[in-house]
Parts: sequence; C-alpha cells; structure tokens
Amino acid sequence: MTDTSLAHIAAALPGYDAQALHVDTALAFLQTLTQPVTHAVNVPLAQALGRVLADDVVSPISVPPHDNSAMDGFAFRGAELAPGQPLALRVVGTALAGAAWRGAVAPGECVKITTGAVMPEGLDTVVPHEHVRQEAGPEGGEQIHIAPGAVRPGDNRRLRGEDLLAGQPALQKAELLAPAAIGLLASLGFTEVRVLRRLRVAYFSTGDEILSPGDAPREGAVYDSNRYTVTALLARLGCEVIDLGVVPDNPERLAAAFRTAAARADAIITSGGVSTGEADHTKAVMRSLGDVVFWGLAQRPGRPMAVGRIRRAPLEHAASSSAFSNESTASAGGTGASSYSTDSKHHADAGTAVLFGLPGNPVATMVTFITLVRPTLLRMMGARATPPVLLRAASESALRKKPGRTEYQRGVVTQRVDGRLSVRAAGQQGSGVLSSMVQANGLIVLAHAQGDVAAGDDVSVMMFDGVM
Ligand SMILES: Nc1nc2c(c(=O)[nH]1)N[C@H]1C(S)=C(S)[C@@H](COP(=O)(O)OP(=O)(O)OC[C@H]3O[C@@H](n4cnc5c(N)ncnc54)[C@H](O)[C@@H]3O)O[C@H]1N2
Ligand code: MOO
Repeated sequence: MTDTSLAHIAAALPGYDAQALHVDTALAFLQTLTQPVTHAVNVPLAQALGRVLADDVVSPISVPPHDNSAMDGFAFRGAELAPGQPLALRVVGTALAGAAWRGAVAPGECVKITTGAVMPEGLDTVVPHEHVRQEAGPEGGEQIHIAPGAVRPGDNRRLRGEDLLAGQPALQKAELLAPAAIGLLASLGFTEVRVLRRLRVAYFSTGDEILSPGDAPREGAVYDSNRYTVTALLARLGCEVIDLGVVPDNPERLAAAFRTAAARADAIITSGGVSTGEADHTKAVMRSLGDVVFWGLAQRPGRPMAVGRIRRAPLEHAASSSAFSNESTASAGGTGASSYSTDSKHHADAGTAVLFGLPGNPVATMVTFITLVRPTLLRMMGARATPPVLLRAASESALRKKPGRTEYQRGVVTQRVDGRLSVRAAGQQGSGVLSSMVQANGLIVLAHAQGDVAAGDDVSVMMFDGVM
C-alpha cells in the first residue's frame, strides 16, 4: 500500500530536512497539501470587497458606450485645422453630459460640449474652452477662435469601448476583488457578482499561562495577544473567523477544541505548544487526531511549526455548526448559499481540516502567519497566486545574519530626500517583542544563503500594506 502520510510526502521533497526546513520548501509543500474552495455564491457588489471572483467576467456592454468629450469646450471636425493657421468656428448648439446634441453641424461650425457628453455626429475633436477666444458672432450668434497648434485632430475625445468593448474579457476568475475591480463591475452594470464562498478558519491559543484580556492578572501568566493578532490578520484576508479563545494545556480540552474546529472550519490555526516544552500536550493531541508533521523551519523568528490534517468529526457534531456560517446572509438572491451543516462537500477537503500549529512567541506567530500561512490561505480561498512585491532599500545599519536560514527583521522603511528608500531595524528584535512589530512598516527579508549585511547595503523588504 502507498504511504500517503504527510511525513512520507514531505520526506520525498528535494533537500527535505524536517529540522532545518528551507522556507521555500515549506511553502511548496503547503501548496500541495491544500486545495482551493469551489462553492460559489452571489453577493451584492457593495459587499464584494476582498472576495474571490468565481468565474471569468465578459463585458456585456462597451464602456464608454459612446464616443464622448474628455473636456469642457467645443467639439468640431479636426480636418478643418490647417497647420499654422487659426480657425474660426460658429457655435450652433450645446451638448451636455446626459443630453446629446442631435442637430446637424456644417463645416465652419462647432458645438459647445461638456465632459462626458456624446460627441455630435461627424465631430471628432474637442478644444478646451480655456484654449479659445470667444466673441459675439454675426447675427447675435457666438464665435470661437482657435489659435494655431492649440489642438490636433482627435484630441480630447474618448472613443466608445476604449475602456472595455462588449464581448471582451473584463476580469479573470480568482481575482481578489479590490475597489478598482468592484468599480469596473459596476461600470458594466452588474448589481451582484459570483464569488467563492468565504474560507472558514478556526483559531485558538494554547497554554496554561495565557490569560484573556479582562481576566485578573496572576503570577507567571501573560495576556493572550496571538488570538487578537491572528484573528485580525484573518479578518484582513476576508476569512470567516471561528474564534475558539484560549484552550488550557489539558488533553481532553485540547481534543475537544480540535474536534470543534475541524467540524466547522477548512483550516485550523493554533498558537503555542509546538516546541519541546515538557508540559505541552498539544503535539500529542494533534498527532492523535490527525496526520501531522512537526517542523523546525530554517527561519527566524518562527522556527517550530506543526502542519497537518485534522480529521473531521462525524456529521452529528457538525450539525450544530450552522450558526457559524454567515455566508447565506452575505449572498444575494440565495443562489447556492448554504451553511456547512447541510453541505459538507463545500469544504476544501471534506474529510480533514488543514492545521497550522504556529509557535507561541507573539512575533513568531505573526511572522509565520505572514510568510507561510497567508499565501496558503490565499490559495485555499481560490485567489490567484501573487507573490509579495519586495522593495529594495538601503540598510541604515549593519545587520548580523547567519547563512542557512531566512531571517525576517522588523524594519521601518522611509523615503530619503533623494527619493531612494532606506530601512532601519525597528527596535528590539526578540520574538516576544510585539512593540517593535507595531513600529515596523515591513519585514526586512534576509535570504537563506545570505550572510551579514553592511551599513548602506541594499536589502529586500516585504511591506505590511494590505497584509496587516
Ligand atoms: N529547548 C528549546 N526551547 C525552545 C525552542 C527550541 O527549539 N528548543 N524554540 C523556541 C522558539 S524559536 C519558540 S518560537 C518557542 C515556541 O514555543 P511554543 O510554540 O511551544 O510556544 P509556548 O512555549 O507555548 O510559548 C512560547 C512563548 O510565547 C508566549 N505565548 C504563547 N502563546 C501566547 C499568546 N497567545 N499570547 C501571548 N504570548 C503567548 C508564551 O508565554 C511563551 O513565552 O519555543 C522556544 N523554546
Ligand atoms: O520561533 Mo522563535 O520566534 O524563533 O523564538
């Protein structure tokens, strides 16, 4: 029989070393482990921000629907312009945006026009009013004089379909809908859009020393920050968050939390308990409920991490989860929206939920989320893979760096007076120091093979914009 365990699959990866795993190998493995969701729902356009487009969109109309003016001014025939000559034209009418001029325009005539107004029949050029001299014409009419060289034929006219022609592809499926794409759909007259259902992600923090905000402080205990950073990062990503709070280091409580999470979610994220600590039951419980590999990543911060598949509870457990799906309220017309309780096939993998067991140190949790979990969740959401754009910035100071692991340092990128970017380390870099994560606006990415950085050397920076 073929061994389909994750340990076996991972071991076959080129250069696999579970205790010093290259981040690229880890990412590649996570891609093969996961599948995009396929179930689609219709949502009103105004609720489509951050959703993933389910189908290609073909433009049903041309935008703009007619040739129109790009300026307030006077529309005329460009062919009447003679090189080096002024041009005098008689104004015979007015075309307003929303009220076209339908009359005939003879040679030597023009039409006053506003931005967006339909170009009158036969006219192809607009001269802005600030480029003409206006005067009363004969018989009480109005006349304009265009100075030589003020415009060229065809200027200031927008052609029908220059944005999109009817029948042309407008958007491709897997587009993560941003304001511009939503505006584009609106410009095509759509009132709703078909998107993939939201990814459901369950989260809980582990550890006996973890207090929830509001709890009385006690010796040796710390307040839970990971629950707040991770759920906020998930919300930014547009996931449906199932927040299971803090689970103490107790095998029964941990197992119950994992079962609940697996029944309701496509992915489970935990923090803490993945290192070597003796009192930790987390690893044992993960092992007992699924197929899990424990990694030491060749990265800093965020070395220990668990990745796996947690088996789903039988459906009677899942039935109570319907209240946790808000998809039906978000969709328009009720087409295909459903909650998990009646529709388990809508999970990426009906039999298991993907597990990301993140290290407990607060910055390690965030960094592993940003570098490994986030791209994997985007894939599960069905979004097109777009690797982060790394900026190059000059390091303001020397940075110590050991070859053989990828390092992420919190950095503050600024633009110098000469326009170039520079970056300084944002305070203390310890993996429990969240305040420097707040000061930072990006992560300095020091590549696996790279050694020390000298002051003034260029380094790569992954900016936080759009991520957190
Ligand atoms: N002997 C070794 N010790 C450790 C190693 C190692 O390789 N050998 N790795 C270190 C690294 S690197 C990290 S990161 C941590 C990760 O450990 P765990 O994932 O098991 O996490 P915990 O021990 O539960 O917690 C670590 C640290 O983080 C604090 N924490 C945990 N959860 C939260 C939370 N929700 N909010 C705020 N702070 C949290 C916890 O109190 C600990 O201080 O292991 C190192 N040790
Ligand atoms: O995973 Mo740890 O952050 O390197 O302390």
